[in-house]
Amino acid sequence: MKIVTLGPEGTFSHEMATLIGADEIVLVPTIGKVFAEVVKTGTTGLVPLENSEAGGVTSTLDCLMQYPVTITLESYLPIHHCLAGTSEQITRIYAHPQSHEQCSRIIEDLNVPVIHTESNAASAIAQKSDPGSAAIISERLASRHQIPLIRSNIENNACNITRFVQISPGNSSQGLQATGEKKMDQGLEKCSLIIDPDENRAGLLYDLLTPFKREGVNLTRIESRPSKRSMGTYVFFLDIQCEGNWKTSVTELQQIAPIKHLGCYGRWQKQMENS
Ligand SMILES: O=C(O)C(=O)Cc1ccccc1
Repeated sequence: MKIVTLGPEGTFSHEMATLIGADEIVLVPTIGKVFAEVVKTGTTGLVPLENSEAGGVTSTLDCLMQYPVTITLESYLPIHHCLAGTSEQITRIYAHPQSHEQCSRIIEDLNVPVIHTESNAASAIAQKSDPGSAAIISERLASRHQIPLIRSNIENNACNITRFVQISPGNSSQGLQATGEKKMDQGLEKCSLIIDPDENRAGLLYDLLTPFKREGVNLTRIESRPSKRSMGTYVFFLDIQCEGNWKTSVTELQQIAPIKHLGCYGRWQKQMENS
């Protein structure tokens, strides 16, 4: 399968695409460009969605609102970072915003300016042309670019995991169709959606969540993002476990507020077996 994902070579996205078995990988410099390419060329994409330490990847969430795509698979990758550079006296640090948050403790201790990049691979490339600097990157990237390690495993939390999703072009046509009964039985299948309420009133969020409580359906994630229409209006990203009467809950939810289906999908398993 051909997969478009965040490059240049050596990003965690690139590593995840290789692990899930892509036989052709197209690398683009930003997450926004992954979405644009998926929609323009009909290729499958792979993007980071959330991290166990830093939370939602905002550019991915915003693109999920904006582009007609469907989530078709989720996968998890343990993430370890190192500080790499050639100078004893570090003048500045190059880091992807997610990597910055995942390593915020050491960055605060170092007390030098941080320059944000579009990817971890971009941080490595920037460090190479700025000898006084250091980069927050994976050991794999440090060795690929021959940047000496200053310190390994600098993430705030040793159990640092990023969740990726595979995306296909087109709005979810499946609606409430889960993709595999077997995975559903194991509680592994999820359905993602965005609620876009056109109102702001007391008890709205309570009402939106009541159908799930009533049917005993587990939400695995809820996250709000600005609607970008006006100050103080929000959309809600929901991931729900496809178990029991989850379809009834979603049908009821649809009667309370407009929703965008992002699709129902399973989890890439090999990762679990290996970890
Ligand atoms: O820049 C990368 O390597 C990415 O794939 C995005 C990212 C950044 C930090 C943790 C996981 C994924």
